[in-house]
Amino acid sequence: MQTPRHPADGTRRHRLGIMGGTFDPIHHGHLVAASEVASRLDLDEVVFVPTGQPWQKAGTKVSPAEHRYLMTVVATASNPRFTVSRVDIDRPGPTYTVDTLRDIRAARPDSELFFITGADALSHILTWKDVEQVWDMAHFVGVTRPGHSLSDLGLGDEISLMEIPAMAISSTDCRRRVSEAQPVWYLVPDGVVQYINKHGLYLAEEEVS
Ligand SMILES: Nc1ncnc2c1ncn2[C@@H]1O[C@H](COP(=O)(O)OP(=O)(O)OP(=O)(O)O)[C@@H](O)[C@H]1O
Ligand SMILES: O=C(O)c1ccc[n+]([C@@H]2O[C@H](COP(=O)([O-])O)[C@@H](O)[C@H]2O)c1
Repeated sequence: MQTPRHPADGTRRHRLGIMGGTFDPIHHGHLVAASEVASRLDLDEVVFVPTGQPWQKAGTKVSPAEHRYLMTVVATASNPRFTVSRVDIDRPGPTYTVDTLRDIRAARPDSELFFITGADALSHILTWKDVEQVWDMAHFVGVTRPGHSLSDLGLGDEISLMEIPAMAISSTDCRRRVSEAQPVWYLVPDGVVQYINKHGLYLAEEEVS
């Protein structure tokens, strides 16, 4: 993939990765994915965007957005290239990536956008709202994830596929472990372990209708 030049003066455009997720909680699988894509695609920054209302997780209990946002801030604070955006949690209603990209494009009009997704999220992308519009707003990067097969869904140039170090970690498993008093040390950053304990998150897992 060639480095795009700014159309006006030929200078290199800021290359901005976007790592969207519910991050309930954020774990090392998310962080490795962002770091690996940043390194391989020479990104200047990766902005983590916690979802507001993840409509495809409507049958699952999701922690309050402020907790998920703050855990994401704690987890990314030590990396100078990682930032966190509130665009999805501050926008009312269900979270759609077409809105995320519109908001980030408005805030960063000079940036080239790369949206990062794991293999599982990518496999559902054709069910996303206004998906035909999102291809024009960002380049999509699908990364491998243990237990899921990675495919470009026949979309070719719209999506780049990337093999990354395998991290068999999920937020679901982290929540279950906390609820069963098992450790999540080294699955999530140390500060996130402390945050979960301080706020008593995930002590009782339950399904909601
Ligand atoms: N271990 C992992 N390796 C690669 N990508 C991952 C990994 N975990 C999550 N991702 C990707 O990160 C993004 C955000 O994921 P999300 O916040 O839903 O985490 P999750 O672990 O899948 O959560 P849950 O278990 O609650 O569904 C998605 O694109 C997902 O595919
Ligand atoms: O745009 C949509 O309709 C859409 C549907 C499901 C998921 N997404 C986005 O995909 C990213 C990962 O979502 P999730 O639910 O796996 O945490 C996150 O940025 C979501 O906003 C987007």
